Amino acid sequence: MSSRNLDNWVPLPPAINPLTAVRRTTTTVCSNAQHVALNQAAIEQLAKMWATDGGGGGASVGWEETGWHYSEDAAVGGNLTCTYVFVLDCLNFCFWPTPGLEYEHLAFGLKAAVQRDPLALSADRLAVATEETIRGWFSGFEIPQISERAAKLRELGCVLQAHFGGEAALLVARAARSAARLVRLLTCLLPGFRDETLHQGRQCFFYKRAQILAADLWAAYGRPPPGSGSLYAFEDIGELTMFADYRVPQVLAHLGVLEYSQALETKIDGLERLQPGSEEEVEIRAMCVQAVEGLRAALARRNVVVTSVEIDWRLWHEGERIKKDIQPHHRTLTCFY
Ligand SMILES: Nc1nc2c(c(CN[C@H]3C=C[C@H](O)[C@@H]3O)cn2[C@@H]2O[C@H](COP(=O)(O)O)[C@@H](O)[C@H]2O)c(=O)[nH]1
Repeated sequence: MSSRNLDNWVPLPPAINPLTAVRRTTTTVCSNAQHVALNQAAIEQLAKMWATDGGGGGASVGWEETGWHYSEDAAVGGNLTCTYVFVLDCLNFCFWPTPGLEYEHLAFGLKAAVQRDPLALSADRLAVATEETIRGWFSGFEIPQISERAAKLRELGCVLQAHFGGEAALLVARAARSAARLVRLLTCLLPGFRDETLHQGRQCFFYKRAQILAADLWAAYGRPPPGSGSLYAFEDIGELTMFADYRVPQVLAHLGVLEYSQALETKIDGLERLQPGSEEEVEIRAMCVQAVEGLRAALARRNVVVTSVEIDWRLWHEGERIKKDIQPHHRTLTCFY
């Protein structure tokens, strides 16, 4: 299907809003959870602390502040920053199997690649990406699941070539300033973003990398407000949920917000792997989504209005700060987070 036919392509009917599906299905998981519980008192306590500590619940760390990210043409609405974020969030998963490897190594490695060669991440190059391509971006680390990561790059390159003239920004334009439509496009077109599973026979959606891609675009282009005209001024940015990864649950467990069964806690502390799609793994991720929704509501009751994205970013950066001093995170070998 060429880009000419794209306009004839009927997206999913509006009723299937992927972000609503994440909230609805994770609520059901939490109602039937056997291994993880939410401590409401701990959520209230955290909201009370955040409401008075001046942080307001949102992350103070801006996209450029860490120095990890590329965004040199964002100020002029250039497309290279968009391409960078697409590749970043195609590969933004499962760093823990390699000791010392972190998200920042991916972010920085891609930034250096683009600065060396602005065409390094073009759709034509992505469509033929190999393990060597990825090794060239991460100096000195053995990259886990490297063949899977190369496949995700080829998937992105081929889809951008087939439908969007090779330009990631045209895929974003197709979403017409809606984060929900962008998530729906990504999960419809790119199997690597279909972060979906089953819990006790019921389907459950997380869409972590699709959602974080939308949020990272918004952050990379300076968090443009709705109506500002920017391609990335998503009018529904507030509908995104938190991004169900492995760092935020580690922080929420440390804060007493997530409570694990003794058996699960023993597995996590013993660095035992949780199978992808297992009840334990799905319940950890679903409880995180609901914990952040609960925290957002508790902050709003204290007149602190903040999005789930900003709460997520504050928890994630806190996790990066204390991760070596708290109990380990859960370990699931996956391509979704
Ligand atoms: N929930 C959530 N998970 C996030 C991020 C980020 C990076 N986002 C920052 C970048 C720009 C913004 O300023 C954000 O602050 C990475 N991850 C996930 O963490 C996991 C651990 O990685 P590490 O500790 O390196 O091993 C891994 O699954 C990775 O995919 C986030 O924000 N939220």
